[in-house]
Amino acid sequence: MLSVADAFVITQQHLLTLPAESIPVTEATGRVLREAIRADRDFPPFDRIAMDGIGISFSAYASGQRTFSIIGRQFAGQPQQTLTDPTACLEVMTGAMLPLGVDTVIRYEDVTIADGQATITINDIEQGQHIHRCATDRQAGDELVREGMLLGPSAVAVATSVGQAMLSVTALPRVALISTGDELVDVDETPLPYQIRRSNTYMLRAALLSLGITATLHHIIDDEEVLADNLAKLMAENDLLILSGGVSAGKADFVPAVLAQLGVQKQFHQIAQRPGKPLWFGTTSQKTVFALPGNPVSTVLCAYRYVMPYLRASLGLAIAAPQYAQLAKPITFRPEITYFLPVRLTSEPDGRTLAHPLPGSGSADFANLLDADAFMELPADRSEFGAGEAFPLWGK
Ligand SMILES: Nc1nc2c(c(=O)[nH]1)N[C@H]1C(S)=C(S)[C@@H](COP(=O)(O)OP(=O)(O)OC[C@H]3O[C@@H](n4cnc5c(N)ncnc54)[C@H](O)[C@@H]3O)O[C@H]1N2
Ligand code: MOO
Ligand SMILES: [Mg+2]
Repeated sequence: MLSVADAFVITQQHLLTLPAESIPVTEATGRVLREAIRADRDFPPFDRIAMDGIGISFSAYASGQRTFSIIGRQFAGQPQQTLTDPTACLEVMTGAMLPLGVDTVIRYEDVTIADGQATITINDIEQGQHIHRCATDRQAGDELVREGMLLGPSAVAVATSVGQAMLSVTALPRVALISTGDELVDVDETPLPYQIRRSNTYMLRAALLSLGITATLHHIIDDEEVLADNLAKLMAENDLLILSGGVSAGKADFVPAVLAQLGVQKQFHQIAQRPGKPLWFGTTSQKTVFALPGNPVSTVLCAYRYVMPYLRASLGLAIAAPQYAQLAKPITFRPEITYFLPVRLTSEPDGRTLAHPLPGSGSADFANLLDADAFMELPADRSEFGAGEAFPLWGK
């Protein structure tokens, strides 16, 4: 059976091709940048006063002068002024242009001012102090934000500072989330004794929202023809279909056969893992289908181990290396498949992250996941996992 690593590689070899689109910077948070943001001018664009105080010519200070006549004020937002008398001073404000003739700034805290005279009260003045020199942070043309970056508040600030009201970002895919199963009723319905409320597609919708993707919700009954008709329609209208349920060995598990009938090329079905063994993945030239096992814990695991990394990579984000933690106590798992163990994480005073196992009662026990912070990936090639051993984490 296919290994977790191989299944992951196959999904990443069939990424969605998503175009770039131009959107207002006010709507860009959480989107992926498609064109680097460059400095339109130097950062800062002029020699900038960095502290409120007085501006002097250092030569006067060096010759022993400590008291200076105040002959004007240089405010932020004013054109550059000139210190016409090198033995006098100007009051200068943070963010203002450095006046001509001024090369040193002394903070208000370090002078006393009386009768139009400023007297320096400290001894260690350095030439050039409290001046943020032109182009010391970045130069015009420098790359400020690289392509493929997830846009957060700092990137938005940088973009607006260089005049980019519109940004080129990866367009979001159209995603349909489809639950299947005659036993399922919707959130606002009261289940009969043999029914349950469906939750998997709601879980997936919440997860996709974290990438800015608003997916549509659908439900299809266990009937081959109805399934084929509805899936054909949803395939035409979407880039990605994510199904839940109907992929295992039951007599109403029609999903793989119907997808094949619709011309979706199966890339794999079943992975040597628990939970989520019956995961099905297929593609057409333009579209992708993930058919997730119906058990809720399987859905969550498959979403975090395969679907979310697939979407991140399709959007143009680099694949992040997983975080690791150390098992807090030993675990035995005999089947020769990868075991994704739900764990609660604690951060220890010595800097370690410990993973406390929460095995729960199996892949239908999704209430257990509320106490878990992640799944720990325990490799297939062994059955004993010792306390203190480190393994990768996935989700939530
Ligand atoms: N003979 C075998 N039986 C099963 C196998 C197997 O290998 N051989 N695999 C088991 C594993 S592992 C899983 S996981 C499940 C996968 O089942 P399906 O993908 O076919 O899903 P369903 O049969 O439709 O439902 C399974 C279970 O999940 C509940 N479910 C389904 N959809 C939702 C939803 N949207 N929200 C909440 N719960 C949902 C459903 O009611 C069932 O209880 O198969 C095992 N069987
Ligand atoms: O994949 Mo199933 O989730 O092992 O129950
Ligand atoms: Mg089934």
